[in-house]
Amino acid sequence: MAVIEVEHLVKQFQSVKKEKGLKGSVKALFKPERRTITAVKDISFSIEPGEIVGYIGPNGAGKSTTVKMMSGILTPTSGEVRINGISPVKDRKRVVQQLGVVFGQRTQLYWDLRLGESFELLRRVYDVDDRTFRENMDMMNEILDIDSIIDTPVRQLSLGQRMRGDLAAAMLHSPRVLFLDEPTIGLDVDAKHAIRKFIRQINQTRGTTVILTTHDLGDIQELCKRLIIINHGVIIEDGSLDELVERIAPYRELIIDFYTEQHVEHPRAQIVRQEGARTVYRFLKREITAAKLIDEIGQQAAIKDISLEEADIDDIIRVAYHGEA
Ligand SMILES: Nc1ncnc2c1ncn2[C@@H]1O[C@H](COP(=O)(O)OP(=O)(O)OP(=O)(O)O)[C@@H](O)[C@H]1O
Repeated sequence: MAVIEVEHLVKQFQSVKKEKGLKGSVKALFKPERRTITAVKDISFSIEPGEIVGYIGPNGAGKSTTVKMMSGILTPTSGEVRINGISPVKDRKRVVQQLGVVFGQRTQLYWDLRLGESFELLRRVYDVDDRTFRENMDMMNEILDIDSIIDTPVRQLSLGQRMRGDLAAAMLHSPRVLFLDEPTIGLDVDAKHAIRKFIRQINQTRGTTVILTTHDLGDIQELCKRLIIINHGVIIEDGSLDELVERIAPYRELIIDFYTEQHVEHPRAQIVRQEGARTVYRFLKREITAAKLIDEIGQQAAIKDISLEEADIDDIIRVAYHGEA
C-alpha cells in the first residue's frame, strides 16, 4: 500500500486586492475586492514506503503549500491526502504521530532551552516512551554527533548545528514519513554532507519515506531517485533524474586531442568542430559508450588526450521547469 496518496489536491488562497495609498486602504476596508490565488491546482501522486522523492519546482510553484496540506497544517480547498490511509484533515493527531517535519527556515526547537532540554520537552509532546527515546537518541547521536552540542542553548547553535538538532528532533517519535523543506539551505559543504548522509541512513536502516523540497542540485543528484516537478501548481514531470537527462539532454560530447591534425569519422558520432589536432564529437548516450567510441577512434589515429562533457544538471532542471532550450 502506498504510504502517501494525494488525489486531485487543490489549494486556493483569498487575498484582498488593495489600491495604492490611504484611499486604497480605506476602500479595501469597506469595499474589499477579493482575489483568488490558486497555489495548488490539481495534484495527484502516490508514494511507496521507503522512497526518497524530490518535490521540486521554481519559487512560488506550490511546493510548501502541498507539504503543508500533507502534514495537516493547511486544509485543502478540495481533493484528498492520505498518510498510511489516514487523512490529516480528519485525524490530524494520528497523522502527526507518523510524520516528522523539518522546515529549513524555521525550527521546532525551543530557543531558550539547551538542545537536550528541547528534546526532553518534545518527547513529552509526542509522548515517546523511554526506550524508544533512548534508542532514537543513540542513533541520532551516531549519525549527527548530537552529544557534542547537547548542552548548548538552542539560540547559540550555528545554522548547521541547529539543523542537526532539528532533524534529530523530527525523528524522536520514530516517524515513518519525513517531510524536509529545504533542509540544506544556507549550509556549508560539510554540514550538507552530514545532512545528506543522515537522510540516506535513516532511509536505509529504518525504511523511512522521505519527501524533500529543495533548490539544491546536490541534494537532488545525491538523494532523489524520483523527482516530482511542479510549476504553477501542477505536476509537469514525475520520474527519475536519469530519465529526465535522457529526454532533455541525450547527447554527450567527446573532445579528442590527436598528436597531429586528423580527420577521423565514426558512424555513431557526429563531428561538431575540428580545430588543429582537436576534434569534438557528439554522440547519443544510449547508442554507444564513451569507452567504445574512444577505443574505435583510437584504432584509426593515436590519441594524446581526451575529455568528456555532459549537459549541465542545472540547465536540464531549468529546461524541465520552463521548457527553455
Ligand atoms: N497564505 C497565503 N496567502 C496567499 N497566497 C499564498 C499563501 N501561501 C502561499 N501563497 C501563494 O501560493 C503560491 C505558492 O506558494 P508556495 O509557498 O507553495 O511555493 P513554493 O513552491 O514553496 O515556493 P518557494 O520555492 O519560493 O518556497 C505563491 O504564489 C504564494 O505567493
